[in-house]
Order: sequence, then structure tokens, then C-alpha cells
Amino acid sequence: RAWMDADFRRQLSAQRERVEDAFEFEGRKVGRGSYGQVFKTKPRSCADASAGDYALKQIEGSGLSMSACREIALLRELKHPNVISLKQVYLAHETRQIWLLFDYAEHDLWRMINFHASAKKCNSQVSLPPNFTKSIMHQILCGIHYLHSNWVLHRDLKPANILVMGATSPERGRVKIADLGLARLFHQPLTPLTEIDPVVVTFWYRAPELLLGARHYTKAIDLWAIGCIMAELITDKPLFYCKQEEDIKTSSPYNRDQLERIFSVMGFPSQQDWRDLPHLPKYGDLVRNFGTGQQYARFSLGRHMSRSFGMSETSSEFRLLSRLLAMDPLRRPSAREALEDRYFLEEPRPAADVFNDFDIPYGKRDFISDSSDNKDDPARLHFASRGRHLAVASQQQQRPICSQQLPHRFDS
Ligand SMILES: CNc1nccc(N2CC[C@H](NC(=O)Nc3ccc(CN4CCOCC4)c(C(F)(F)F)c3)C2)n1
Repeated sequence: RAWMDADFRRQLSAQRERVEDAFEFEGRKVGRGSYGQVFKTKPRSCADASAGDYALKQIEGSGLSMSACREIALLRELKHPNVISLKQVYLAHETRQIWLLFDYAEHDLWRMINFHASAKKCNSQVSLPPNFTKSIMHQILCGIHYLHSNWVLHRDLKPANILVMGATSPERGRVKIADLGLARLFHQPLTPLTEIDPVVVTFWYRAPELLLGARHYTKAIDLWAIGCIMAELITDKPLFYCKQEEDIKTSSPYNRDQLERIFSVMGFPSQQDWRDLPHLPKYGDLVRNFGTGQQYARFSLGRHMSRSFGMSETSSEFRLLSRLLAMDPLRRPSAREALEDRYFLEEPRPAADVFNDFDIPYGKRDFISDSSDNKDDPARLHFASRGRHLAVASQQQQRPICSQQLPHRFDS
């Protein structure tokens, strides 16, 4: 450090704004994972409630790790209304900690869908605008179109990574694509994410070509995930839900149960459906486990969606869904082609505020108490073995009051 003379360094460090001086975040943790932790904060300066909230992410570890570098470098360049925007980066020189500042998003599709699923269970339907799914889909595709046109692939699209701005934000009801997930140590799909953190890895949104050993992420892989999200918005259920076996330490991308679930919804891909299927690395395993797939002959997405959810196979909603969920990645539309689908041109048109003038029924995020923050927290270990981010549910699950006199409209 000799290169900078001592009193100049002292002067600099005296001037540098410290994140703890600028923001109040004690006891306001809303997220935690192997990536670090996230706080809901307000600037200390303007104490009045009107100032928007901020999300402050403290990156795991210290110093500029490769994933921290990549996240900062990427986010600084990315600027689109449907992509989370990085406001500020704080480098705490004493602790070599890195903090990222974002405009706060109160909601996300994972919690929103869970809310509707539980409301259904207590058969107390929550009223939503008729264009709710269409508005969300339009904004996800706009955000992904922007990322893809900048040659950025998301690679882990799922409901938890689709944030929605809350009632107090000037961008009320706007979708923001984010990546709350794992600090990706490697970029190859073959690296077992489960080695980083077994709690959050879910294969329900992974394209079939990835499960069959495709070596590179593609734009089409993101579009498959968007198709899965669209189906889940319509039905409140993960389309390719598959129980996670206890230890998912397998390093192979091939996941027989997940493929089985996909085939039992979609049917088994024929040579005509997917010409390149036999060239995929795990095709041998596929034939060994499923033979010619005759047992799935009568299954199809249309059959699944019409029989389980009364969806018409001739509706433009279904047509777009089946385009996004083409088994052959070459047959999936690009984000732009999806945005040009008739579905978005028909009434009701997609809205900028996905809630329109409806009150927002979802609660605010719960704060995570630090006591449960230790790694060997029994709840965490228990949920960890059951895969998916159930551990997050234990802290943040919002269930509506299952009482008969549930008010028709809610105050957010
Ligand atoms: C809880 N409320 C809340 N409100 C606002 C923001 C926010 N957070 C938490 C951490 C998250 N951080 C990111 O979203 N970071 C991020 C990092 C990278 C990328 C783009 N890469 C994704 C992986 O593949 C390469 C490209 C993104 C982006 F662009 F996907 F949004 C976000 C943003 N939380």
C-alpha cells in the first residue's frame, strides 16, 4: 500500500461514505443465501417515510471475488425498466466487504403464486385483473429480450427471481428480472449447483436439453423457463413439479425423475419433434430409462392443460405456452418473436402496472431474525434435505388468513 502516501489515504478514508452511516439496516434482513444477505433499508438522511425503500445486498465473503466482479460489471451496464437496476456500490475498506444498492422490490412471483395457491386451498379466491398473467409475461419477455440482445443469458429464471415493485414504489406493479440466487462459481451447466447450496436448487424450470447433458446455456433455455413460469401463473402450480430426492449430490445433469415429469405432461419427443435429440450426450441414458417412450404416447401439453385446468387448446394463451415449451430448443421462439405473438395484441392488453387499480393483496416481506441465521438451524437443515427454497418459506411464507369473512379486497 506504500504507493499511496499515508495522510492522503487517511483523508480519502475519512471522506468515504460508509454504508452503515448512510443506511439503517439493523434487524431488517429480508433474504439470505450462499450469495450473501439482503436488507430492506431506508436512507438515514431523509427519515420521512415517503422516501423509497432500498434493497442492500451484502455480498458473501470479502474482497472482489469473481462472481462479485461479474455481478457489478454486468449490472452497471444493464439499464432496462424490467431489469433490476444497481444504484450504488459500496466498498467497505476496513472489512473489504461489498454492498450493492437497489430500489427495493416488495414482491416476487414465488411468494405471489404461493399466496394464490393457499388462498385457493381455503377456497377464498383473491380477485386479480384479467390481464394479470399477460402483463407479467409481457414484462418478463421485455426484460429478457433486453438481456438477450445484450448477449446476457439469465440461466436461472424461476418465480423467485421475478421481482415486482410494491405499492409504495413509483414503479408500482412493475416486473424486475433479478438473480437472487447462488453466486455462480462456474458458468458451465454441468457444475453441480447442489455443491454450493442444496437448499435452493430446483430443476423444475430446467430445459430438457440441459437435463440431457447440453453443454452450454442458450437463449432458448431462458425461454423454456419463461414457459414454465407462464404455466405456473395460470395454474398456481409448478408445471414440472418433481419431488427432490434427499441428497441431490449427483454431479450428472441427467435427472431421471425430472425428465419423467416432463414427459408425463408433454408426451415423449419423437424424431419428428426433436431431430437433434439423439446427438445429446445423455441420449443413451434416456433410451435405457425410457425406451421408445410409448408409455407417454397419449400425454400432451394440450391434454394436461385442458383436463387439469380447463384451458382451451385453441386459445392464443395456450398457443404461446406451447410455443415456449417446445421440446426442441430450435423450435422455441426468441423473446422478440414471443412478444409479437397474437396473445399480446388481443384484448385485454398487457398493463404497465400488473396490478392495474387492484389493491395489492400480498403482505410485505418478513424480516429474518438473526437467531435462525446460523447454518445448522434445524429448520434450515430439515428443509435443506427437501430441496427447493423451503427454508425461505419458513421465514417468509405469507399465508392469507383462512377465515370465511376474508375481505374481498385487501390493503397492501
Ligand atoms: C428483496 N427485494 C429486492 N429488491 C430489489 C433488489 C433485490 N435484490 C437482491 C439481490 C438481487 N441481485 C441481483 O438481482 N443481481 C443480479 C446479478 C446478475 C444479473 C445478470 N446475470 C444473471 C446470471 O447470469 C448472468 C447475468 C442480474 C439480472 F440481470 F439478471 F437481473 C441480477 C437484487 N431485492
